[in-house]
Amino acid sequence: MKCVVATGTFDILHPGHIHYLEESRRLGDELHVIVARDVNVRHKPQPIVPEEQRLRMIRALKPVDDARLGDPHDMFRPIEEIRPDIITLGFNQHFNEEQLGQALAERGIDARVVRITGYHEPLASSSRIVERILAMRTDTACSDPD
Ligand SMILES: Cc1cc2nc3c(=O)[nH]c(=O)nc-3n(C[C@H](O)[C@H](O)[C@H](O)COP(=O)(O)O)c2cc1C
Ligand SMILES: Nc1ncnc2c1ncn2[C@@H]1O[C@H](COP(=O)(O)OP(=O)(O)OP(=O)(O)O)[C@@H](O)[C@H]1O
Repeated sequence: MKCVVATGTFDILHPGHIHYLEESRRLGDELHVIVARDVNVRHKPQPIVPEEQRLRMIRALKPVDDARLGDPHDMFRPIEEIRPDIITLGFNQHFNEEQLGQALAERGIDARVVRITGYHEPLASSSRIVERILAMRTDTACSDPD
């Protein structure tokens, strides 16, 4: 049984997330997803959707066998519990494959790190969906005569 782990914030779901999860699942027999904690999303604006709701959505997706919230302090703790054969990185995740592999080995985790390709479509990005919502709804509000 080959176990794969995928990770991410998954704020507002889109086809890029589905591509990442489907491709990750294809690498093994079982896909576990670690959803980033609200407190750990510091590299971009805070997620619109709270962590429990992001987790619920991910759990409901077809390629996903199991999902959990990440650890607030130690990103390797859930990995130690799951003991995956493969950890996938999305095309725009800011982790270096080699450095991550080394850090995993230092923690005694024997997992291969695999980078998944990107899915390129204008709305295959949570932040671009947010930008579009702001642009479309703000325009409506401004043109309202009242
Ligand atoms: C191997 C691995 C384990 C992770 N474990 C956790 C974790 O336990 N808790 C957490 O909040 N984020 C964890 N993350 C980080 C997030 O899931 C996510 O990848 C990171 O916040 C970048 O987010 P984005 O690519 O979705 O923007 C982990 C990432 C990787 C690569
Ligand atoms: N268009 C895409 N194609 C393939 N993988 C993607 C795509 N968008 C996101 N992913 C992957 O899905 C996982 C979760 O991504 P994340 O929640 O950061 O979404 P995002 O749309 O990239 O967010 P943002 O636009 O706010 O940066 C990450 O591993 C990421 O690389």
